[in-house]
Amino acid sequence: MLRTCAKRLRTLGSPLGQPGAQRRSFSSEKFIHKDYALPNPSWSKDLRLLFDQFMKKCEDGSWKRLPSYRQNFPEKIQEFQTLYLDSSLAKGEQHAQQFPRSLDVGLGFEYVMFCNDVERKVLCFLQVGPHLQGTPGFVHGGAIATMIDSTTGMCAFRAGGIVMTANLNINFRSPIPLCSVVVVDSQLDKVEGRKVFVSCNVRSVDKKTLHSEATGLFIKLDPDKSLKK
Ligand SMILES: CCCCC/C=C\C/C=C\C/C=C\C/C=C\CCCC(=O)SCCNC(=O)CCNC(=O)[C@H](O)C(C)(C)COP(=O)(O)OP(=O)(O)OC[C@H]1O[C@@H](n2cnc3c(N)ncnc32)[C@H](O)[C@@H]1OP(=O)(O)O
Repeated sequence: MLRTCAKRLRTLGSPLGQPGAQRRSFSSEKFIHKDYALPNPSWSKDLRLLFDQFMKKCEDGSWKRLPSYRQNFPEKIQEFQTLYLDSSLAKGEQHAQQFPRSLDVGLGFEYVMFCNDVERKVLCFLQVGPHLQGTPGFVHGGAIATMIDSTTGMCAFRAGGIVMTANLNINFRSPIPLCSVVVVDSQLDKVEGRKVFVSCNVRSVDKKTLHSEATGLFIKLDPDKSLKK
């Protein structure tokens, strides 16, 4: 698995695959607002197959592919700041990036999310790159938690708007091999006032292996209470 992964990374033909290509274009708008939830040469056959399968499901409108950017659009940040922050953004934060998208292409998290708002589900197809190692050969628990947080967070966001994670409870059942593809499957359980409850499991593509199970509690932010910086 690791050898296949290394080979794929070595043979990346696109400009994104060339070392330094991302750094060079860091400040360009095109780079910042590129949609990363689309296939790139680092994607394995498994990830491509899942992507193609769900793009077909999008044709009747039941499922939607969620685009994904490294940085929030400035107007979104402005809106968030106006509603929830009591101090202005510090200079450095204008270059802030979404953590799961901040690693070089193919080395960290390669993923695409699809949502079904009727079924209140968000699925994330995730390929875990070689820079996410914990125990040798396997994925770091913090990396798994990151994607569980992001997927359940998206599920809560679609139901409740702007939310923050208040509690995340994860059981790690079996280790995830580095460079493999897994499915993070999240489901909205209930909404009680400002509390949004989501559950989630992480399985292998053939569904035979349960890697992790989790529950999350998300709280809808209250515009009357600013987040302190
Ligand atoms: C920047 C631009 C943004 C633009 C956004 C645009 C689009 C967004 C797009 C997509 C989003 C999609 C995906 C999300 C992606 C990633 C997800 C990552 C999310 C995170 O990674 S986020 C970081 C970690 N997260 C924190 O850093 C939170 C720290 N925390 C706090 O900031 C506060 O804690 C807060 C705000 C959570 C609540 O504070 P608060 O003052 O508003 O509310 P309060 O405390 O009154 O709680 C209300 C009721 O919830 C109960 N409650 C609260 N906490 C509980 C707990 N832990 N367990 C059990 N019950 C709890 C209370 O008991 C009460 O219950 P009751 O009403 O029944 O008494």
